[in-house]
Amino acid sequence: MTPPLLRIGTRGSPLALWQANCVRDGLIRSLGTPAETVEIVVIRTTGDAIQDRPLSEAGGKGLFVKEIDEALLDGRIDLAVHSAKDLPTELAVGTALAATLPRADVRDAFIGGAAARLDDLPKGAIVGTASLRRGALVLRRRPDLKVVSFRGNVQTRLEKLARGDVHATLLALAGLNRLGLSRHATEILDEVAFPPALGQGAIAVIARLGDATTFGALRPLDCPDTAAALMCERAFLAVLDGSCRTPIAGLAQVSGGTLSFRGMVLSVDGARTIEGAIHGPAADAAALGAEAGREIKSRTPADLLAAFG
Ligand SMILES: NCc1[nH]cc(CCC(=O)O)c1CC(=O)O
Repeated sequence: MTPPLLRIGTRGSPLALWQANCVRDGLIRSLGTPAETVEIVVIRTTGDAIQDRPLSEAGGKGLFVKEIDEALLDGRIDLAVHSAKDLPTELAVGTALAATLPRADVRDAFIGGAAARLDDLPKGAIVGTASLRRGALVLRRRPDLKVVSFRGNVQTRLEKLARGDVHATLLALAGLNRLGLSRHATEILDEVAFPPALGQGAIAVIARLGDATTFGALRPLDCPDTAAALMCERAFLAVLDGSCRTPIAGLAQVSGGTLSFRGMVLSVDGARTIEGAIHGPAADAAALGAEAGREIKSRTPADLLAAFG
């Protein structure tokens, strides 16, 4: 009897394909099936088609998952692989998180053209980033810099920097590592001074609710500590997600069953920051994240969370 064929849905960017292949390798190993029984299906999303304006204006994160969710719900694919930080706060009805892979480096990398370190950029230098969080964190540290919107996949952004469009950019170290491009990083930013996006460095696998075969196949790939950290970070985001125009950062770390979380909301210009921290049993991950979110929200001026502030 031929083993069941599992189809993995993914976007077609080199980073997305690397991540899908990572899950594919894990499934082949855990199932012990021939390589050809786990297939990758590339799905083009609305987000991939929009290259000319910031996604926060076009409709946000959901643009990268809508078509993939549809393929999953239609049964054209059995599982979908996403960067956890690109997942919308609410997963599509009928889908659920089936596995969270062990987390990679959570930090952001500074990629300097004009200087190797953020603190050494000349006054008024231009930093390109598509991320409101990175822009706000840069301006918090260097209010004299100019932040410009910068789209495209990791390779495109590195090309734009090499061309001199900007003096520096920032990218997730995890993505650079996966693509074999970490040599471009000229400084690794500390995760406390420069907290990552919620979910950064984690790969999430989504499956159809009720599809016990796929959930079972994915179980051995799951890292419970990373899953707990992600639950906490997503619960924090769900409470705070006033709009995708609010810079939000945060990181949960699990060690010996205890979860520690630090979160931050910033104004886009980085001039105002509201920070909070919480810790407790990893088993209460979601409740801890939500509590941190409510606590920070209670101290956050309404204009920072407003959709068009
Ligand atoms: N928004 C794009 C995206 N989604 C996930 C990563 C990096 C990999 C990760 O965080 O797991 C990146 C690129 C970047 O932010 O530099």
